[in-house]
Amino acid sequence: MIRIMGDLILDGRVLLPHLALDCPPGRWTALMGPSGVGKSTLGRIVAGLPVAARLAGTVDVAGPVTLMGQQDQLLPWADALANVTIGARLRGQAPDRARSRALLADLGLAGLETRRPAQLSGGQRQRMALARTLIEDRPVVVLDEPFSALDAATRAQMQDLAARHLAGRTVILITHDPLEAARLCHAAFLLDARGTRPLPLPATPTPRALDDPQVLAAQTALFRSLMPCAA
Ligand SMILES: Nc1ncnc2c1ncn2[C@@H]1O[C@H](COP(=O)(O)OP(=O)(O)OP(=O)(O)O)[C@@H](O)[C@H]1O
Repeated sequence: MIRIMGDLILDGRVLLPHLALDCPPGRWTALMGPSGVGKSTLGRIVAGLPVAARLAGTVDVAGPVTLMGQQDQLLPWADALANVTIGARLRGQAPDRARSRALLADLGLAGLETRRPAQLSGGQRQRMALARTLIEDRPVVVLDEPFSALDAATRAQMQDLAARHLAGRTVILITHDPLEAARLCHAAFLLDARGTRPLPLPATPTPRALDDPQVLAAQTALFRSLMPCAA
């Protein structure tokens, strides 16, 4: 469970008023809204990372968190195996190379374990970053626009991989993509200067098919809600 209550304040100005976000355990919740409104900031607060803003309120998170961002933040001088196991090595623990290899293979990167990030495509780097997120095996995961830089086909493939590997985790997905939210999430919130508003999503199991009529209808409804003139 993740619960965020209060006002998000930056430089004395309220960015997000009256936050009332409940993200149920084992479910995926999308955070959507205009650029600069504070979505990534909230994600970082949930992950316990430093932010420029201040939350005048409370954040409750049940369990350790890992965050995957838009930039892959891979170490350029380290190979795939070393990048995936960086968390353990930073904590002074022995890296689980077998699990790392298995994850890389499951994400379609078998044979590329000794490649450095510059020797991989954008989609392969994001899969490497996903493997680094998954090996942490945390019950709570923040995905901050993790697939937004990818082409449409690779993005859909990454969505399926993430959904399969993170099924049953408590996930916050920060996204600008209505189709992504409609495919992957159980609940969605629109965050803007007026506050927090729930957005409708299908009640069917996830990940939902790209051509599922309910997904396409939800995509359109979400898109309309995100338009600046939406009521
Ligand atoms: N390190 C920082 N120092 C000062 N202000 C910052 C810093 N990082 C972000 N901000 C400001 O905080 C506000 C919220 O930023 P945040 O990245 O959370 O927005 P966002 O909703 O995720 O935007 P986007 O959808 O464009 O990624 C913005 O006004 C941004 O300019």
